[in-house]
Amino acid sequence: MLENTLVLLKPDAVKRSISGEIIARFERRGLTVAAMKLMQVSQEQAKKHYDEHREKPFFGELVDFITSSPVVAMVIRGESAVKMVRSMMGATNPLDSAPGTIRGDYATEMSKNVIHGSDSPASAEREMNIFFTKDEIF
Ligand SMILES: Nc1ncnc2c1ncn2[C@@H]1O[C@H](COP(=O)(O)OP(=O)(O)OP(=O)(O)O)[C@@H](O)[C@H]1O
Repeated sequence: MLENTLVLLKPDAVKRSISGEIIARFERRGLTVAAMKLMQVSQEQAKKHYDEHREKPFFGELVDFITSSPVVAMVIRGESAVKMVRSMMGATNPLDSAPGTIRGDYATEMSKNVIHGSDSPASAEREMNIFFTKDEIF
């Protein structure tokens, strides 16, 4: 099934200038970029995005990090894109992410784990609406 998923290349990825390499991985796999922009995430967007973690002790740090400097926000499209992007990202904790995955190749720390990808089609729909207007998605 053709799906859209929301991907954020987090501030650590943009600062390290590895955005292009990560985008290339998705394109090489056969996924396409349906929307993309370099943007400063607002406090409001960050809190909405991380709403499921609102009660967690690390919620403040999550919001502070994602708003600390610009991110690359993208909508990635393809067959089962939600699941495919998640498998290409690797485990949340870089200590558990396999070499060959994005986190397994680029990240060492949970708090600076390079990338976010929606975890379900419903989350993708919700998250795309936080970062993009309908006319920005092609
Ligand atoms: N125990 C924790 N301590 C600190 N940070 C955490 C912890 N658990 C998760 N995080 C951070 O919160 C983010 C969201 O956690 P979640 O469980 O939704 O992981 P994920 O879905 O793999 O990651 P993301 O939402 O960024 O794609 C993680 O990417 C990570 O940066």
